[in-house]
Formats: sequence, structure tokens, C-alpha cells
Amino acid sequence: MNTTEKKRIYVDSEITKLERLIIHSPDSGLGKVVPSKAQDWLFEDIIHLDTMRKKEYDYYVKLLLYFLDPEKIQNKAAAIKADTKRGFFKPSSPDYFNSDKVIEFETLLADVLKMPEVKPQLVAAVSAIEECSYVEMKKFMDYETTELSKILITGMTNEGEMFFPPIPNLIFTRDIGIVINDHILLNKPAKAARSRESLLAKYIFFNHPFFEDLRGKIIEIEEDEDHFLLPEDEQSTRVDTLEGGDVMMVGPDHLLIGLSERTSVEAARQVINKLFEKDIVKKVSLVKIPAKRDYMHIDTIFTQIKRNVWVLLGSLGRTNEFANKELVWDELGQRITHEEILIKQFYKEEGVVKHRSFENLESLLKHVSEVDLKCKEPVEFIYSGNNAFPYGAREQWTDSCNLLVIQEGVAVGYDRNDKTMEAFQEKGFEIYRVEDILELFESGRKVPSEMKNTVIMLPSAELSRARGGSHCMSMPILRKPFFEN
Ligand SMILES: NC(=[NH2+])NCCC[C@H](N)C(=O)O
Repeated sequence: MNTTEKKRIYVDSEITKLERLIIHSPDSGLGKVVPSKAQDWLFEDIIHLDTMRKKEYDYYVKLLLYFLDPEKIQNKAAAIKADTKRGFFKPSSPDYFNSDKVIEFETLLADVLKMPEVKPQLVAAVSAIEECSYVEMKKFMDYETTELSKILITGMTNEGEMFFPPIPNLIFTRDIGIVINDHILLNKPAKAARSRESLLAKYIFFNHPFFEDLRGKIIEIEEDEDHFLLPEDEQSTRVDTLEGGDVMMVGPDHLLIGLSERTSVEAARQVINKLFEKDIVKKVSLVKIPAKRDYMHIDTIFTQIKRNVWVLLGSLGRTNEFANKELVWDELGQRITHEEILIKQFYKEEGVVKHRSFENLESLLKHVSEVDLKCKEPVEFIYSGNNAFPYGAREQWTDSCNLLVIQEGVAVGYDRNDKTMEAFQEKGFEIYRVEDILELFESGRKVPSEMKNTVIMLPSAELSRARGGSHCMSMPILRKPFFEN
């Protein structure tokens, strides 16, 4: 018998059939971002909410439902289209799709707020970090849970009364936490704009009955005990932060952690200690990338598509003509633009923790494919922008390397990354616009579960201004175990 059949929470790879995930549809808070705050709130620009929802994100939801929970969407196309109020997509509407496979963060939050012991704690915690007055805190307690859930996310009431700033980055649920086999690692965000997200998530994972199996299996990053004693200026250089976009469960025993603008080496060390202590994985590889906005997390630089296929940014890899060309110019005394990446792998062997290095990203990814996933086919790399200047960098900026795999070889990407899509085609992938594929599903001319080697393109004019792709917009909590795939 399949031993993991009854599991609700389990992820041991990035590519097996996705069975359950947490998402968050763009809420009204995103439409309230003002230009002067956009950068502080980690958006590249202000966005047009209606377009982002109707012409972009709603397609993503429909697509996920077709693969993960088809009953909820089949034969509904006409009704969904006719409803200008988007009831199908709104948790508070009677027409809401309400799936336990494609799970909305806001519903989980509303559920825990219904728990009489949780509501006052959560209200007090949010009021404290948002510096609300005592009177405001009392007022929150009077709201009914669905509305309160919205207020805690958007910062305002349906009538427009504003209590605190929105958390527009909650659409990037990936960053909140990562499931590692049957455990979950919660984030400790580097950016203040994302603190409330992780606070809300904590209350959900620790209290919601759906996550019962996680009791005793939630890993949190703690502050060093002597941290409080350090002088202020040193405190800020020693903070332990970690965001989900930097953590990838690439094989049943192997976790990757990016050391980046957002994830510190101290946090990574804590994670390694905790994972090895409890024998949750056998290997952790640390991938140190340049700490800059362009590459905020490792999943902006590479993601896996199939056991033997990866998409990545060539200028941070090695087997690309660029790097080689740059080395020539380096020798000639020119200023080089090639940026370095450093990789160390820690592994536990007979109870002892050892480490080794990898020279470049490709050799690490090849190791994952061949050693962890026992892949026999040749490992292939698809490069952002097909590695042609200046498309590699341009398309990485708009998430050409940040794809979500729904089932092995079937991934979701952004339509604006033309050259990367060409590169996928050259490697034998079919490319579809999400609208077209949905029509094929609706008419029964294509069956989601039968699809292979396909990239489905999501419209992305607004979404990409928020600087994240489909990988960031997903928190997988259940995938088929790799060796049962
Ligand atoms: N996993 C990711 N790459 N997430 C992208 C997050 C983007 C978001 N605007 C931020 O800067 O935090």
C-alpha cells in the first residue's frame, strides 16, 4: 500500500504532481499601493488591480483548478465569464470555488479567527506589530471573522477605513514557508514589509486543524540568545533571516538554501543543524548568490522543470558563452561584469557532517538530477533569454527562471519572456497561452493529466511589476512523493 496516501502535507521534490498548494489572490490592498511606497513595499511599480486579477491571476487559479481539483471548474466557464463580480474567485461569495487542493490563505486565516482562543491572540499580535491603539485593537474584536480576515490582510475595512498598510507581497505565498518532507520551515522575513504575512502564517500553521499533522514538525528560525545583548549597530548585521524563495526541496533527502539579499548564513546554519539533528534530510546545499534586488531569492535564478531539465540565468552559471567571453575580456584587462556564485554542500554520513564544494550552478543541478533523483537521461539546461544579450538579464528580471511545475515537465511561466520561451521550444517543449489551453480543457480536447513537456504562459504585464513569478505565487504543501511519481 502507498504509505503516504493519507498525508495532507508532504513535499520531497520540486517537480512531481502537485496535489495541494496555498495561494493568495491579489487583494484590494494591492490596489492601494502608492508610488512613494511602492519600493518600500517591494513593488517595482504601482499595479492596475482589475487587470492583474481579471486578465492575469484569475487564469492562474483556473489553470490550477483544472489540474488539482477539476470538479470545481469543469463546465463552469460560461457562468464564471457571465459573473462580472468575480464571485467564483472571492472567498466571501457563495459562488466561491472553495477547494481544499487550491487553498486560499485568506480562508485559512478566517478559519483560525473563528477559534475563540486564537482570535484575541492574533488581534493582539497584529495590533502590536502595527502599533495600533488599544481602542483599535478592541474594535477589531467586534468584526465578524471573514471581514476581520480581510482587514488583517488588506489593512482596511470594506468601507475603506484604513488601520495599517497592506501586505501586497502576500500573493507570493512561496516566501512564507517551505514544506520539507513532512515538516514545514517557516520564514523569518528580511524585509519589514513582509512581517505581518509571516505572523499570520504562524497562527495558521500552529492552530488550523487542517495542519494537525504538522504538530511538532514546524521549524522556526530563532534569534541567537545573546543577540539582545549586542549593541544596536551589530544587531542589524547579525540578524537571522530566511525567506521561502531561497529554500528548495529538490529531492527526498536534499534541501537547497540560497544565501541572498534575504537569507543569511546564520539562518541557514540554524536550519542545517535542526534538519540534521532530527534526520529530516541528509544533504543541504548552500548557494550563495550576489545580494542584490535583481536576484532577491535563488528561485529568481533557477527552477527545475523535469528531473533532467532546469531553467536558469546563464550569467550566473558556467556553461555559457558569456562567462567564457568575459574571462577573455578579463584577461585583456577589461572590467568584468560576471558575478560570482559560491556553492557548499553539507551532508551527513555515518553520523558525521562533511562538506564539499561545487564549481558552478550547473554541476550542482546535475548532481541533483543524477545523484538524488537517479536520472539516467542527459541533464539539460535552458537559459534565460536563450542566453542572448541582453535578453538573459531582461527576462530574468521578469521571472523567466521562476516557473511552477504542476506535474513533471508541465510548468507555468510568463508570456513576456519570449526568448526564454524560444529556448524551451528548441528543447522540445510545447508553448501554450493560458487562455488557449483553458479552452482546450473546457472543450475536452486536451486532458490536463495527460500533458507532458509544456510551458503554459500567463499574461504578466501587471504581475511582473510585483517582481515574482508563478514559483513565488505558490506554496506547495502536497506533491506526489518523488519515488512514487
Ligand atoms: N520567491 C520569490 N522570488 N519571491 C518574490 C517576491 C517578490 C516581492 N515583491 C519581494 O520583493 O519580496
